[in-house]
Amino acid sequence: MAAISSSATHTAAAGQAVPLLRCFVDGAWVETGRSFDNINPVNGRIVSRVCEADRQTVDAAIQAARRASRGEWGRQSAALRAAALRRIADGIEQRFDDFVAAEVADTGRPVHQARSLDVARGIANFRSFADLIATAGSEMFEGTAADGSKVLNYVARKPLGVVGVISPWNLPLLLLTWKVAPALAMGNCVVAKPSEETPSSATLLAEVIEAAGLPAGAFNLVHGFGPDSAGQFLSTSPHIDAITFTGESRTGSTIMKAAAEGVKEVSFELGGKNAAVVFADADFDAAVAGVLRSSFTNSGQVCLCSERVYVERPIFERFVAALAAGCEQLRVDYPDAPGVDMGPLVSHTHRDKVLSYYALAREEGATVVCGGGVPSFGDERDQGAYVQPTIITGLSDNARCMREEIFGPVCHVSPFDTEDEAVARVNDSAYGLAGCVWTTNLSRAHRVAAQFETGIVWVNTWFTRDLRTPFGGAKLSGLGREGGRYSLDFYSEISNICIKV
Ligand SMILES: O=C(O)C(=O)/C=C/C=C/O
Repeated sequence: MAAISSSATHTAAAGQAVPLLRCFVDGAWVETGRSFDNINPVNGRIVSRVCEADRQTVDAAIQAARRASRGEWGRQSAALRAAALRRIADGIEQRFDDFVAAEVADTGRPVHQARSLDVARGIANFRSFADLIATAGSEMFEGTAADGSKVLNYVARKPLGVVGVISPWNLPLLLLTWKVAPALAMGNCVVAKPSEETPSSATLLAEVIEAAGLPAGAFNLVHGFGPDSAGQFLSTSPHIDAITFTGESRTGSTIMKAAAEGVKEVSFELGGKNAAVVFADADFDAAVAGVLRSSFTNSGQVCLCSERVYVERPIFERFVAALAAGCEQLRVDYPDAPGVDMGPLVSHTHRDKVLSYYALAREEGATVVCGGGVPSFGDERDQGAYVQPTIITGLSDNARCMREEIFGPVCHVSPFDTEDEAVARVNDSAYGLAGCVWTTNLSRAHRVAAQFETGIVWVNTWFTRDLRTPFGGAKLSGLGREGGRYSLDFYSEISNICIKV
């Protein structure tokens, strides 16, 4: 278990002492009257107890953030804010193993993934936005006034004020820092509500931010759930200036309704039903390896994962066979097992949801090519939330399994005959987050990628990220773009100042 120094001690029902994770409000660690269990999905055991923030705690955090936004943090120079962000990045790096242990304890993910993706990106997110604000200039427009004198217009970016951050359980530290870093970079103060499933790395981040010496109230952490809990109290508060949320589309819609009341800025990265298209001219082995990654990484719990795979008919049978062989070889195991490819899902509740789709697929007439159930280990992992990586075929595009986000280690493979057919089927979705194209035909790559109604398209790769690029989804998959200057635009109030010279 990670060394969470800010925690108190809680005596669990079975009598064992576990850490009590606390909220961080106005520079102080706060216990609340209610708490909930944090469970390790590898074996179903309690990892820690977590203080649930009530409305008063959330309101206190928002008020603290407001005071800090009117204080030094909101006024200090970009150079000083960049230096603070670099101290946070260094702080995460110095406690790298603690953050890895926290992510693994909460999610059961492979240790190698927590190291190479989750914690590495937590550091990179802070460093990339520190670099950006240290070098970002602004725009100036020269003009002429009615009397012929010269006029200068320049664009000024000012902090929004108080930003609510609600982050998900699938990539806990990556997605929390993807929002907190630019929010702080632009001089805002933050109230963050991580998922109740993954409180540990967020708590460590608050410890690092405290140690980095940001003013009290610049960053606040409130643990809890969504409805009737911290998530709702935060997103419906009239005293925040913006809300950024990553999670399910219907939750996004609820938050947007609340934000409408006070015309708050919102940035959403929501659900997806992403497609990968494999043309017969693709590099076959690369496409098989790529679709295995895009379907089963993080047990399929990445909003960018491919749950729909369309394969050009001449290679369809061979591709399904090769994909199934790769799927059968995936090592589903403990987080620290040598060569582990996949851990459990994040919780038993989520496992029940994914298994309900495995059952639905069969009801809808799918052929289960591999997987489709629960692995049997014969040890404590049988009390965990493991499922088998699964490949299905044979469904029509109208099946629920082809239209609804499952968010597990499962993909459906369909044949197609023409490029136009593939594009039409990819776009026949209420979602529009990400897509993948596998082809060695350069003009086809550009032509097809341009037609995807998604915010992101990868060609001959997947989840390759340049943090300067716009990231976000179309349709039900989100609202707005974050990344590089797109984040600077969202996390600031932009003014034009016009001066008659
Ligand atoms: O890579 C990113 O910056 C990002 O936002 C990933 C999101 C994945 C969601 O499941």
